[in-house]
Amino acid sequence: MVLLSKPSSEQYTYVRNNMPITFSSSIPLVDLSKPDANSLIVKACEDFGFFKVINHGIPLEPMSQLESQAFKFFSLPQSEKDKAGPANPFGYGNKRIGLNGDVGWIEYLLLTTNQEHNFSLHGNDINKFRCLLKDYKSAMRKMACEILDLMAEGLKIQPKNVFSKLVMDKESDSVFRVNHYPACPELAINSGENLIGFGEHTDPQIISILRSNNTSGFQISLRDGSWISVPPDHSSFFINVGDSLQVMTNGRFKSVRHRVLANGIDPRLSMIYFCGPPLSEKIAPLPSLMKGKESLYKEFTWFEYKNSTYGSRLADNRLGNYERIAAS
Ligand SMILES: C=C1C[C@]23C[C@H]1CC[C@H]2[C@@]12CCC[C@@](C)(C(=O)O1)[C@H]2[C@@H]3C(=O)O
Ligand SMILES: O=C(O)CCC(=O)C(=O)O
Ligand SMILES: [Fe+2]
Repeated sequence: MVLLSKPSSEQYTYVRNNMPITFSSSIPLVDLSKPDANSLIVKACEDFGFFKVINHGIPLEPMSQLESQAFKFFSLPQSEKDKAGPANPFGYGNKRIGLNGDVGWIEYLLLTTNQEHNFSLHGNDINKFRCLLKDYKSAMRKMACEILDLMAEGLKIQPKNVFSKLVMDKESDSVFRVNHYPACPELAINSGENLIGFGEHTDPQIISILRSNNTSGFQISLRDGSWISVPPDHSSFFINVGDSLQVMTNGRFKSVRHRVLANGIDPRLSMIYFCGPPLSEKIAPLPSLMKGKESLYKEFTWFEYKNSTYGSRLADNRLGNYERIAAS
C-alpha cells in the first residue's frame, strides 16, 4: 500500500492499493425460490456474514432506471450537487465519510427511508427520480422482511417476525444510500492500482441490502483476515450482516467487514438499504438464542449505538466498546 497525495488544491490523501485482487466463486448463494433458502441463509451468516440473493422477484427495469437517474444526478456540475449537501445527516456528500476524517474516492446521497427528502435533487426529472426512489425503497423493505423471516425460520426461533418487525415498525431507523465511485483519469494511467473508495468497516444496523451496477470493487474480509473481491452482478442483491444482528444472535452471526476499491476506469454505482431498528429499541441477544449462556454484550439501545458510531472512525471495531469481558 502506498499513500498518494493529490497535488493541486485537494488536500485529501488516498490510499492506493496494489495488492493482487482475488475474485471468489465461493460466495454463498441463496435462491429465494428454493425451500432450503432458510438454512442456507443461516449457514452463510455464520460462515461469512454475507451472501448473494437470486430469484428475488424484483424486476430489473425500474432498478436500471433508478441507476440512470442517479448517474444523471452525479453528472451535474459540482456546484449543483453541493446544493443538496452536506450529508449531515442526510443529503449529498463528497469524499468525506462520517464526521471524523475518513475520506474515499466517492460521492453519495444519504437518504431517509420513511419520508421524502426536502432538498432538490435536480431539475428536469425530479419527479421520476423521487418516484423510482420511493418504489425501490419499499421493494427493499419488503425483501428485507422476507429474508429476515427466513433467517428466523432457519434459526428455528419464534415468532417468525422477531427480526422483521423491527424493520416493519413505522419508527424503524433505516437509511438509504446511493454511492458513486467516479472514474479517475489520473489513476487509470497506472493500471492495476486502486483507490480506496469506501474504507473497510462493518455496517452497524441489522442487515444491509446492496445492489450495484456491473462494476467490480466490492470486497469482503474472510474470517482469516484476507480480502476477496465479490464478482459484481447487477441483477442480484448482496446481504451484509450488521453489528446489531451480531448482537441479537449473541455472536452466532458475525457482521462482515467490507470495503470498496475504485479502479479509476469504470464508474461504480451502488445502492444500499440499511435496515435499522427503531431508535428506542434495546439491542440484546434474543433469549431463545442464549441457550443458558451469558450475553456477550452490554445492553444498549440502537440510539446509543448509532450515536457512538458517529463518534468513531470507519475502520474502528465499534462493537468492541460493548463487549462484556467474561469474569475469570
Ligand atoms: C464513519 C462513519 C460513517 C457512518 C457513520 C460513521 C460510522 C458508521 C458509518 C456508516 C456505515 C454504514 C452506512 C452509514 C450510513 C451508517 O449507518 O454507518 C454510515 C455512516 C455515514 O456514512 O454517515
Ligand atoms: O458502495 C458500495 O458498494 C458499498 C458501500 C458500503 O459498504 C456502505 O455504504 O456502507
Ligand atoms: Fe457498508
